[in-house]
Amino acid sequence: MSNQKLAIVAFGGNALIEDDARCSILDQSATVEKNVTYIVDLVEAGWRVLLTHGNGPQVGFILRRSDLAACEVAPVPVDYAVGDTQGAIGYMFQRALTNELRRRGLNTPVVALVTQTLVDENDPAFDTPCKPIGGFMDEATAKANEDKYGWTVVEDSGRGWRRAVPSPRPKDIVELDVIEKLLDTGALVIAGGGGGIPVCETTEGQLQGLEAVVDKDLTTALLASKLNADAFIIPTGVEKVAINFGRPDQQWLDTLSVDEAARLSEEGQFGEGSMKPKVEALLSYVRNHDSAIGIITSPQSLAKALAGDTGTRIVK
Ligand SMILES: NC(=O)OP(=O)(O)O
Repeated sequence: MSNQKLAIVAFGGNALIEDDARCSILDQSATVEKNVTYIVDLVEAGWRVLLTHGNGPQVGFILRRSDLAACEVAPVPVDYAVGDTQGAIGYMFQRALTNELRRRGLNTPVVALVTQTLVDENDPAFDTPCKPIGGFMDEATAKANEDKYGWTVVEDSGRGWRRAVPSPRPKDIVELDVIEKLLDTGALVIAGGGGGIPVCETTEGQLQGLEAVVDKDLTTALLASKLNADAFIIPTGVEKVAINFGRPDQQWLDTLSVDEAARLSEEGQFGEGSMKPKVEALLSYVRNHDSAIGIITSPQSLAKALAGDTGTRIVK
């Protein structure tokens, strides 16, 4: 077991799309290339790094292509679409990280691992699709697609309408031991992408894929707990979390105890579907780990935030 500290960084799928009008795979890859420098800063600062990533927009794009091509080719099941995003987004990060490490004369190996997440096939989430995926639509288009394709559509945090799919809670990570061993070899590991491919275990002990998308922040919290990570960081669009966001009395937050963060979350200080799930994911991890820290900050500030110089920290 390495004595280097372990940081888990969770990049959102939306963070790969800087501009809705420029969301091609190459545009997303260019965004990844801009961001990997901040992850390599952590490696240079002596951290072991496990990177997870979202896939909400990307899995929706794959399913949309599948819908459009349905008259010619068989549709893509959702669990396979999640696997596709782990490969494509994993490749973007793997190549860009390797290039940045080489530029800095570092020989850290980078590996992207197809990861399965164990869920309960009877999770009530399968009855109520709520995980937004794909691009944003106006309400009329969303409702028309609901009728035409049998989608469930939801309004997503005041940003527009999106297709929604079931999102069961993660219970375990099938490849956990492999992830741990890879980290111990000194590799920078990309795993748990898109929350992991949801699978359940049959009574015969076989794994079976399920058509759903797991929340990547919940999966990352589970990974952080299972691996006893020292830090769980969620990069986002702001350097720090604020209360009274966007109002004259807005106040940026530096350090919050678990109790303070839980109270502010309950008071509705953090946006549903945006800051609240991030805070809740960090809370679920920090609450049970005495010396662990949870951090929300901008990608540019990852290393500074881990050094304690910026970002919002949640501590026990
Ligand atoms: N799977 C998942 O939670 O992806 P996003 O973070 O991109 O929504």
